[in-house]
Amino acid sequence: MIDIRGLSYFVAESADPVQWQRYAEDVLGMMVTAAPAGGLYVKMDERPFRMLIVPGGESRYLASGWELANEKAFNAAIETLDQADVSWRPGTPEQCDQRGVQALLHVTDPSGNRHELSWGHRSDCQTFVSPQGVPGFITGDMGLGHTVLPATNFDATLAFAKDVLGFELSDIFNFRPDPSAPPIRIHFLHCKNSRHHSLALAEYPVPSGCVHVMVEVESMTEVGRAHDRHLAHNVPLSATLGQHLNDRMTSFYMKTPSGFDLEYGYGGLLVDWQDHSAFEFTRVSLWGHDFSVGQQ
Ligand SMILES: Cc1ccc(O)c(O)c1CC[C@@H]1C(=O)CC[C@]2(C)C(=O)CC[C@@H]12
Ligand SMILES: [Fe+2]
Repeated sequence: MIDIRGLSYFVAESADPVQWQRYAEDVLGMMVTAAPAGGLYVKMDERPFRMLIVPGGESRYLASGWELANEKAFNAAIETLDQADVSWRPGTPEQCDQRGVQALLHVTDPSGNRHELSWGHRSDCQTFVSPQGVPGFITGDMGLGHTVLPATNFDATLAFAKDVLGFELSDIFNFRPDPSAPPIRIHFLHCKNSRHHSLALAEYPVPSGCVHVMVEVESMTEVGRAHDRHLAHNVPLSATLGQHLNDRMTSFYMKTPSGFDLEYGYGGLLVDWQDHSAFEFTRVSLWGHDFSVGQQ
């Protein structure tokens, strides 16, 4: 089993990297620098980047970067992939340099989502200084947040996430927008950290390649201040402020320049997995989170 520590970074493609720079600095309150070999680094903690934006013809999510603890874990991951007959490609030296890692490999899950596994991130440990005065984002050994990926080939993708990548079930939501149709399954999965979920799989297609990415701040005030900035910069809202039932996160959702959503939240549960019992929940939120605003 692959021993993933957390969501290390994600890669997105944008036809307009300048728009991403404006969005990251002015709305998210993050720092932007030039990445090696083109593209942008979006920095939200002491690492050089947590989001890599590469220029391209389309606006979409490209890959999720998962962190392994060390070279031993990386080699064990290769063994697991080979034993499971999963094909993988090594990252090129250019890709390792651009992501700032010692070694990298690419795999694709049965729904076509791309995953990158790496170890040994490079860091100058430069202090994060937000252009919007955000004191900080909650990252560290919990990774940058969570990502929710489309999984139209649901059963095989879930099996891949659990049996190959080593994720474990946190809880289940069976979404029933149409009560007469079978539910759309969303499974929330965790890896080796106390964040409630680092990955969720949603049983519906998403053209941008991602449902959303969640980032977490240290206070409700910072969620409110980000909400003010989304309004000031006319960023489309995808869901109103609300609090999730399962991980107790208070958040709102807005569009990114790469077509997927970003959840900006505070107060997510820290889970001790020894004490956890997976369950099925039947309401998206304790209050708020009106997703119909994103349809308008
Ligand atoms: C239900 C839930 C719990 C914890 C989360 O961090 C979280 O993002 C969600 C929402 C999942 C999901 C979504 O993101 C896309 C729009 C969805 C399908 C809805 O319309 C309801 C549930 C939503
Ligand atoms: Fe989320």
